[in-house]
Amino acid sequence: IVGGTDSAPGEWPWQVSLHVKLSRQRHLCGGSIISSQWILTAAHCVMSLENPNIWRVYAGILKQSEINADTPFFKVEEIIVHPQYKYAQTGYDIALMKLDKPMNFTDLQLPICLPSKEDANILYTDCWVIGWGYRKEKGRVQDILQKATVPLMSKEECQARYRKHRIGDKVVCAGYDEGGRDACKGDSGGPLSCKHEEVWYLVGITSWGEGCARRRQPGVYTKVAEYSDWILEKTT
Ligand SMILES: COC(=O)Nc1ccc2c(c1)CCCCCCC[C@H](NC(=O)/C=C/c1cc(Cl)ccc1-n1cnnn1)c1nc-2c(Cl)[nH]1
Repeated sequence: IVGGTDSAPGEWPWQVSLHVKLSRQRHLCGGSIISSQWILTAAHCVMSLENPNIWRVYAGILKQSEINADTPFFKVEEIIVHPQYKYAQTGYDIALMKLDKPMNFTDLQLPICLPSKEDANILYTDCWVIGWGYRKEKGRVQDILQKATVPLMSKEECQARYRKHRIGDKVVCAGYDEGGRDACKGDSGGPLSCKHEEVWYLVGITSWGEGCARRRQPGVYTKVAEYSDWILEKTT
């Protein structure tokens, strides 16, 4: 996250850190708890890493330094990538991970609400992007979970910023014209969370952008409300 600040313990209890253990283990992407057995993340995070056995899901943590050989994690039983996904920049950048067993909810690990299709046009005004990603384009994964507030922007304004891309109805863009606050490398797959009438909703999944926090280059997020049917079909 560029231009963010440290989160507090339990501030974002739906945020998970997705690690892959091959010869070494490292954070790869963010993800969101949407039920006791399902995590929502970005398809680009799991592409070419679709073997569920290499993934470790860490929930209820604030710092990456809390993770060591003794730290409990959830194993992944199944990975479901959206069938129309090709590349982050062409959309459908959404994937589900089924945990091998349901998690117990605690103050530090809780699900976030999914927006319904009817909510697709609500004007959210209190939105936050969070993650352990870089604070600048040439950076490194952060220890303490970072948070930054970003305003949503219209599809038209976003399309004007990305003339070489097709900005469709199934993404939502967020950021500042002057730049300065944005997601960055290591944040993808994580939530764009918006508070609406005292309830937090998973409005977006961190997907792509041209550089991090550059002027007039907003972040592009998978619009979760457009996938509520697919999510329900796959998770019930
Ligand atoms: C110590 O462990 C580590 O360093 N881990 C570790 C650390 C970092 C990474 C990995 C591992 C690779 C994940 C591969 C799949 C994921 C590949 C793509 C992914 N993108 C993003 O996270 C954000 C994109 C992004 C999103 C928005 Cl909304 C706006 C601007 C964005 N950016 C534009 N340019 N940079 N960001 C990424 N993630 C990383 C990189 Cl490197 N790039």
